[in-house]
Amino acid sequence: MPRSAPAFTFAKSIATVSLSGTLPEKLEAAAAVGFDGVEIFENDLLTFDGSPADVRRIAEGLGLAITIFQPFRDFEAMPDPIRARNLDRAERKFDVMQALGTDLVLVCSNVQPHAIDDPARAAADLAEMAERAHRRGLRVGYEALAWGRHVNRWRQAWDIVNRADHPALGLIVDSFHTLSLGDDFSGLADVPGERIFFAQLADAPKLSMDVLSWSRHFRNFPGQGQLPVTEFLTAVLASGYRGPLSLEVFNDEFRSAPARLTALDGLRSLIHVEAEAGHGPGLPEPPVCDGVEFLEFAVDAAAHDKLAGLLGTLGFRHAGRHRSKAVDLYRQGGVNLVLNSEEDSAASEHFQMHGPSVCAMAFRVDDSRRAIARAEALRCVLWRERVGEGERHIPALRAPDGTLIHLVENDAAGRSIWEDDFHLLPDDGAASPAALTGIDHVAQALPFGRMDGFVLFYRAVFGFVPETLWELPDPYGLIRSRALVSPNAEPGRGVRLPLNISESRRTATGRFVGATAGAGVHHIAFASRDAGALVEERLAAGAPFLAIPANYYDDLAVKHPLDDDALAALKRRELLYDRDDHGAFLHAYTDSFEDRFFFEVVERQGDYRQFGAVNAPVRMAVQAQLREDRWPTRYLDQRHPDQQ
Ligand SMILES: O=C(O)c1ccc(O)c(O)c1
Ligand SMILES: [Mg+2]
Repeated sequence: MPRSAPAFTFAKSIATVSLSGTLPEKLEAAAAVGFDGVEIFENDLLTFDGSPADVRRIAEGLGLAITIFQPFRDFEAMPDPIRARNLDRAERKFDVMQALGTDLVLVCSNVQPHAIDDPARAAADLAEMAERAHRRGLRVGYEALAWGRHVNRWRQAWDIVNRADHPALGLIVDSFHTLSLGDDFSGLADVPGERIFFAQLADAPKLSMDVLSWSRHFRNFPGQGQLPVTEFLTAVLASGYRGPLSLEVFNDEFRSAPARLTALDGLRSLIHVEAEAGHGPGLPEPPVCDGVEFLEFAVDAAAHDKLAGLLGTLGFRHAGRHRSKAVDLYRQGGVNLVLNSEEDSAASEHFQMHGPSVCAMAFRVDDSRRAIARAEALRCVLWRERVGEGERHIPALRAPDGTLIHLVENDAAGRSIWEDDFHLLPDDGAASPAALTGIDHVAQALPFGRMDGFVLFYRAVFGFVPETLWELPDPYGLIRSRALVSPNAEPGRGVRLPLNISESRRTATGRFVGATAGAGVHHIAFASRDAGALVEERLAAGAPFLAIPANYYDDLAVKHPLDDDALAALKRRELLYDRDDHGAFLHAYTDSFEDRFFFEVVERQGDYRQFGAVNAPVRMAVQAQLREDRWPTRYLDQRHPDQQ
């Protein structure tokens, strides 16, 4: 990104209300991931069994600045005698600030019904408070709450600050309050930067509810929601503001999530949004992800044989053996699946923890070094696998659930990793014309509460774009699903990652997360140019495609203009069908492998860009029934707890 001014990196801060735990735990988490400072939220101090000076010592010991103390509520434009009481209240909070060692307090706009609607009065009160603060070397910032009684927009707050005209009084901006009201923020660029005392950032999903509930329960970090936080920040920074960038998030899930995970997501979000707004040290461009080069399964010898058998029914052939490791390549068309049973490897560690499962995926990228540099700048965990002599080092990083993501490019001479690292077996060239052509998408089950963290990871590190959120009914609970897609995705190209999450432990997603002691790849969809022919051929070879209920096809005939022959063909081949304005989608699913992952075959016609989410409930019901047939719920009590 071209820039004229020298790079200036903003101090990064987070409000204690954004993190779970006791006050010391919150401070430790913020410091551990590398924040420069924290906003002390008053409630965290009130419930802390120690003095403000103790908090100051803990923060100092951790190398954290206390960037602000907040909030101070319902202060301005109150009738007498409350006005006088409020000034006394302010003096007591100034004492606390001095003990904490912070010079700035946030006053949020008054929400009381008896507040007086008079900006001049509000300005006079704030000027008086600022004057008293000034005498102690302290400062006051004024923030418009979106639900303030008379002041709810930044321009009103700025007008009052301007009228008060006191050097110890400045404006505080908070992206949520402005963006939740759809307010115009472009004018922030014209506020003198030194008059903005503090900038708070939060994003949120678009929801239709009252703004107070929305703010108190659903805020999230920039890049996790749908508000134009980058544009807001760009306007704020154009003012010349040079204070901290501080995350202030009220979120029900964050309140219960492990504080360090949340803190790391927060720091990643700030580094990303700062760069997007054209400031800070800048980030290398995200990689151009051409597709999924391979998926790697962690197996032992028995799981290897069983999975290889299943892959055989799907038309895969054994295509090679690693030069130095117990690693086999199975291949069909453009699909590479690796079965890793090497001991003392990342795969075997994964197997011990999770059983047979996908332990790694690999994206084909234009420049793996640039991608790794970006990932590192965004505080990702990198991974270096031990390599044998003459073998290629494939750079990798960990997804937030620990799944490895390898970044693959052909070497300068155009040699693929397969030629370098594998003894490849000759291909007899007898592939069926219906053969699979590539990996269309890879769906993951996420641990509860981690959707926002994963969305941010793929968005920030890879530049993927989040799609519509779907709510899918499984027979045993709801699943929320959201796909992240590389910007270049088109049929046969790009990376598509539907992410699924469920609060119920009994849904397909919930069971997967429980059964595999964590999250990970839940299903893999292969692309075919003729899904009908492929499924027909593979059913004959014994592939375990799900049998779809007849009711589904009766309904399909009503929904879509399909003639009888087309419908009969879909039905005979157990194919599900969807269509939108751009094209059509044919797909079939296999039964799950050991109640874990499963496969899908998809055919995209025209420019259909979705994933057949409307059909997912049918698939989940059929899989649930199969499970029920194998392990009837009525015997649940007699089963080993691991299987419940
Ligand atoms: O929800 C609130 O009351 C509240 C308090 C202080 C803030 O800075 C804010 O943005 C919201
Ligand atoms: Mg705020």
